[in-house]
Amino acid sequence: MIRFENVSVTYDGATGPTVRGIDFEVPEGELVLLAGPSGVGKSTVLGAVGGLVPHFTGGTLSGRVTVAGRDTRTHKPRELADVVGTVGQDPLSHFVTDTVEDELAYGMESLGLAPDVMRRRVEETLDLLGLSDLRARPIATLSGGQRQRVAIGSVLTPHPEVLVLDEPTSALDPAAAEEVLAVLQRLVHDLGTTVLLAEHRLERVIQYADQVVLLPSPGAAPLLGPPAKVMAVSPVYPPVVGLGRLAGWSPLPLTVRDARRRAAPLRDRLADREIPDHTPRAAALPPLPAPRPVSSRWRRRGKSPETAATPAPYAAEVRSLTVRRERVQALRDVALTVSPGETVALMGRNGAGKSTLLSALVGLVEPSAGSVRAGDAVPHRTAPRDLVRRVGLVPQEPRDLLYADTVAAECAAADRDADAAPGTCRTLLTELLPGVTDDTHPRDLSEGQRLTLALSVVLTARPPLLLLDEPTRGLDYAAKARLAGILRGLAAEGHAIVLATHDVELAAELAHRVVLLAEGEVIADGPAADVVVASPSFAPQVAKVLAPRKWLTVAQVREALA
Ligand SMILES: Nc1ncnc2c1ncn2[C@@H]1O[C@H](COP(=O)(O)OP(=O)(O)OP(=O)(O)O)[C@@H](O)[C@H]1O
Ligand SMILES: Nc1ncnc2c1ncn2[C@@H]1O[C@H](COP(=O)(O)OP(=O)(O)OP(=O)(O)O)[C@@H](O)[C@H]1O
Repeated sequence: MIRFENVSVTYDGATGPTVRGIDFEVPEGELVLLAGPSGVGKSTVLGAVGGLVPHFTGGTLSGRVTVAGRDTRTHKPRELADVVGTVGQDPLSHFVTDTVEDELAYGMESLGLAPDVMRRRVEETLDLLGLSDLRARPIATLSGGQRQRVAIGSVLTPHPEVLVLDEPTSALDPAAAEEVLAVLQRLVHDLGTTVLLAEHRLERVIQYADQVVLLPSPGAAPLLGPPAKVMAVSPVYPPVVGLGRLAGWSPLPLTVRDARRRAAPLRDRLADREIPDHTPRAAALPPLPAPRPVSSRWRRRGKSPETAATPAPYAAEVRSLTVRRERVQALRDVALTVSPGETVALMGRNGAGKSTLLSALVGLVEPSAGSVRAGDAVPHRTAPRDLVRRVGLVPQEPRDLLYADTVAAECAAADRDADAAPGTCRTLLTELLPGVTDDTHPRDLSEGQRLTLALSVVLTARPPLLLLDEPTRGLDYAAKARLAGILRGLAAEGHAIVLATHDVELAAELAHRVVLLAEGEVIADGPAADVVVASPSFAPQVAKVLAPRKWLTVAQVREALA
């Protein structure tokens, strides 16, 4: 159904091809997973299926891509729209209309489907993806995960024969991700839809894949095969595979269920071992330097920070916080304190209020009732230039933070804004994700690269309170491990870190505490191991395999067995 014949893509101005020797076929009615490290060219391959690469992105494509027999060199994206539905990594760039219902209907309208068919499919899709309550909502008011579901819904309604999805679950909570994948599997099984999808969180998708196409490293030829076979040699693999490799299980398990069946001997070996604590030690913290005074030209009149007479004991302090966003009660009576050196993971279903809470901590939304403090400042009454030294947010959409034309200019501006030594931001970036070049436009970076750039910009100011909204989108396991290492180091230095995340594996690895939100309220707040293990959706794979003891990560098991 989809056929790549010796395809290479070279972007304009690049020194060599981004992908080369791509040669594989996706048969009709199969779900094929495209896996590989960050920036290896997965989005480029996916874009070539619907003709977006190179027709929209520029660059040259050699070799041949055919979809349902149509050659993408001679068929423009719009001439493929009746067969291929594509969801890119950024749902916002995808939307054409203003409201949820209109967006779901748009693709069908352009194909000229009959009104009664459109109506039926919109209703079906609203139900299938749990969007009924949001049907009349302006898209601009949706949470990240809600947007992603609408973007997926909008390509499902025209019933294309081929679906191409780039990280379709990156903003979804674990339960929503399962729902979306179940919908895709039903389309594959019942309608014979062909699906090609890229995803970094292999633990979410590998069990649904008929085959895996692995791009092992930039420019290397892809490897195609059954999931277990490819996972045995892949540089990226989910935690159950990591556990299987460590324990020497063959064939490798791909699901928690497979792994549990094999795990009894491992559980016995671990029975008398202590579970190593990998969260950063917050004891004996050196004090962070006080925020430096800033030159008066940056102070806005009437906006000098409201500082308390005594230093604040908490890096973040939220009391009885209620936030209304138009008609939505996004937060209700929320209480939260975060101490220096502490890492807190905010978790909960899509729309639970995580981003709203982070926004309140950087003053982007005002409390309707209650109070918010970031260190000694009241965020929504503090000028941005003063706030930047107290609290930094890496937003869910990293683009919101990036303005310059090149990576180098972005980094230089970050150094200046933070009064940091020239080169600080650039060094951080290279440490987190090697291989990003100075003269690239941030727009042309891969999703993972862009997020890492935004993170480096924020980290340059070394704010005592660091907030990260879904920081692992687009990151492979190695980049995630590097991020975890950097955040651990910052926590050990006394930075307080709050991350809103659906990535249960990251939370397990990093967080001292997990705070669970549901419909704007805090429903659990406690040590990470207790909160995540108690919840079937939020427990990491290793915890599920080795329950009832609270092992959370492969690294803990490795250390205990060493
Ligand atoms: N339009 C473009 N112009 C120039 N270079 C580009 C363009 N799009 C992507 N690139 C470069 O091509 C490489 C591969 O990017 P791509 O987005 O395909 O990777 P990816 O595997 O999908 O990454 P991620 O997992 O982070 O999403 C990156 O180095 C990126 O900077
Ligand atoms: N500008 C806005 N106007 C109206 N409602 C909004 C606005 N922004 C967010 N909301 C609503 O507030 C609620 C909380 O949204 P928020 O973005 O805080 O959720 P979240 O937990 O971060 O979700 P996700 O996991 O999907 O990112 C959601 O129901 C959302 O639709």
